[in-house]
Amino acid sequence: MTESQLFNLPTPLQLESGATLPAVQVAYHTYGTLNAAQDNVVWVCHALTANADVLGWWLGLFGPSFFFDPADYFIICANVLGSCYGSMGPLTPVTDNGEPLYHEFPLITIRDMVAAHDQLRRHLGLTKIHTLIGGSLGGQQAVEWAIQQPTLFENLILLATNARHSPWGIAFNESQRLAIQADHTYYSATPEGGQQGLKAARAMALLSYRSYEAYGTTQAELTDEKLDHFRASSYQQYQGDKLVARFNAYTYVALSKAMDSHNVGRGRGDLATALGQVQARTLVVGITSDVLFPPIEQQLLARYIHGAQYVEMESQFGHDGFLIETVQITNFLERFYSRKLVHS
Ligand SMILES: CC(=O)SCCNC(=O)CCNC(=O)[C@H](O)C(C)(C)COP(=O)(O)OP(=O)(O)OC[C@H]1O[C@@H](n2cnc3c(N)ncnc32)[C@H](O)[C@@H]1OP(=O)(O)O
Ligand SMILES: N[C@@H](CCO)C(=O)O
Repeated sequence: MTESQLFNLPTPLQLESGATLPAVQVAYHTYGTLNAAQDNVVWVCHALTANADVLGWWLGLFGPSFFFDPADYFIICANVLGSCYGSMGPLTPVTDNGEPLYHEFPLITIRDMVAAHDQLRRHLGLTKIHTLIGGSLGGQQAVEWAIQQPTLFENLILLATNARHSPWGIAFNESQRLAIQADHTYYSATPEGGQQGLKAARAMALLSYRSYEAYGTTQAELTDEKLDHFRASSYQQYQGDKLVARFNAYTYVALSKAMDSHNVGRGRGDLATALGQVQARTLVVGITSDVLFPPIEQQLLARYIHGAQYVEMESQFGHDGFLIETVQITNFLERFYSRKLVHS
């Protein structure tokens, strides 16, 4: 990962919950050059466990010779508030004796994340954004921001996301938090606290990110004779360990709670009224095999965002298809920007 730049918010951040975060830092990456007309800005909102280095985790869509090429666009991605990749989160030292807040980090919401992004945008002097794009938790930030500031964004790309987090999605997240909190080390308030729980949580989450078919394709046994030590078991173990090596339990709980909070209708009447405020030209992408954010949720977004275009990707990769199926997404984007996609 390349080095992030840092922005310190000039004032404490008042959170939606009523709590205040002092001395908030936001880590961000930029790629490419802002042109004179300032009409080449692409702002990327990242998902649950990613970071600001979008060329690291969305290569295939972002990078030299890909659709969003830094030679053409000024690309920005900020690490979300509450994360562990440079922005303020549960492991940031905050108390008088330099201790992090760990499990006592205040509840943050998608709107709090957007508030931090928008302060960074102002700091960078950006008054218009050519494209705002995000998938999953990133799409939740993007749609919320496009509702709050309808004239700021020319184009809005929403992938595998929703207008309001579903009871199903909240139940998945709560089950994962139960696994983390069942690990007694979670309450030890050390950076390593809750790691075994986090491993189990990631293994559970993977089931919601992939599909029956994907496991059948990638984890099928080569012999009928096995009684134990199946490939699918080792895959779950490996994926859990892989997240533990780069993340922490406190951040996972904070960000999954933020995902649960997402509801663009809150304080705005209803979802239709809220989504009706978006003015950006919008493309919504669903994935046939996504069981976590199923296509019905993207169809709802497209129904209530004026003129939105809806497309569905055929993929066996489930929810994570938005990170993996970059060729299909590029194809959709080429048609969208050349205006060959018509209102569904
Ligand atoms: C600092 C950072 O790295 S942060 C940024 C990285 N992450 C993000 O940004 C979040 C978004 N990205 C993701 O969630 C993921 O990277 C995805 C969805 C894009 C792809 O997931 P992956 O785990 O790479 O793919 P996949 O599910 O095919 O698993 C492949 C891995 O499992 C391993 N694996 C596959 N089958 C098995 C098995 N039966 N037993 C053990 N390991 C297995 C492979 O060897 C491979 O290991 P590797 O990751 O060390 O190369
Ligand atoms: N697998 C991705 C997407 C979750 O929506 C992540 O870990 O961030």
